[in-house]
Amino acid sequence: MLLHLPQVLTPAEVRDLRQQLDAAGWTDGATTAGVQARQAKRNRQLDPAHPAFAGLSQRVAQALRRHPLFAAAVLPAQVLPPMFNRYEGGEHYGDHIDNTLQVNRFTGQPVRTDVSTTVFLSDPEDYEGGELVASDHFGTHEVKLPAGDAIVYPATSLHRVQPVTRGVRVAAFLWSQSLVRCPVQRGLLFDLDMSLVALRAELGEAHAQVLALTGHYHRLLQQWAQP
Ligand SMILES: O=C(O)CCC(=O)C(=O)O
Ligand SMILES: [Fe+2]
Repeated sequence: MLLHLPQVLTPAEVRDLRQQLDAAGWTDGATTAGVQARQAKRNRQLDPAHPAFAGLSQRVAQALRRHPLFAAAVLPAQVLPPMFNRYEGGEHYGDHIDNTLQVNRFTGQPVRTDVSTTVFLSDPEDYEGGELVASDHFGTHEVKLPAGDAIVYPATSLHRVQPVTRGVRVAAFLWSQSLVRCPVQRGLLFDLDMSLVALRAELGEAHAQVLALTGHYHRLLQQWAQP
């Protein structure tokens, strides 16, 4: 499932993050990629050892955690610290699949990467190219979102970032381990949750069948979630 999360960050938050990111130095992105992905990766990243990294990364993580669609779709057990990347002058990231296992650089904890997320920090008018292209069973999807919006997609999907031929594309990117490992079960829970949100608005919180269906959602979650 590819899901668009609108307004994870407000325009003011994006401006502030961009000011600090643009003032910080960027290093070669290939240093944090796996062996295969490194061949394909031509971009730059904020060095996680940079003194500004932890604060900026935490702000993005907090914004995602309070976004209702992120919580409903990802059902996060662990969210790895968001990192920051930058593409310009033809830089790109060719087809690759993200590493399945990563280590939280702050806690040392191993994390299974079920879901990938990109939070766009440049407005689409500010650059040419730079689409995130992800493939699934239904085909190939091109994603380029307003600054502050995010996309979540399966970490197992083949994806790339098209060359940026004008301007600069800055983004935050991160991985999450979900409470529900199976993407089919996770997708079903998300669909049920969204139907429940609509039904609550139509019928009211206290409607007997709304209550019953809420119970069914939680029974499924209880069967499938592995904290
Ligand atoms: O910049 C992006 O949107 C995605 C970056 C990416 O695929 C990665 O770092 O693995
Ligand atoms: Fe990737």
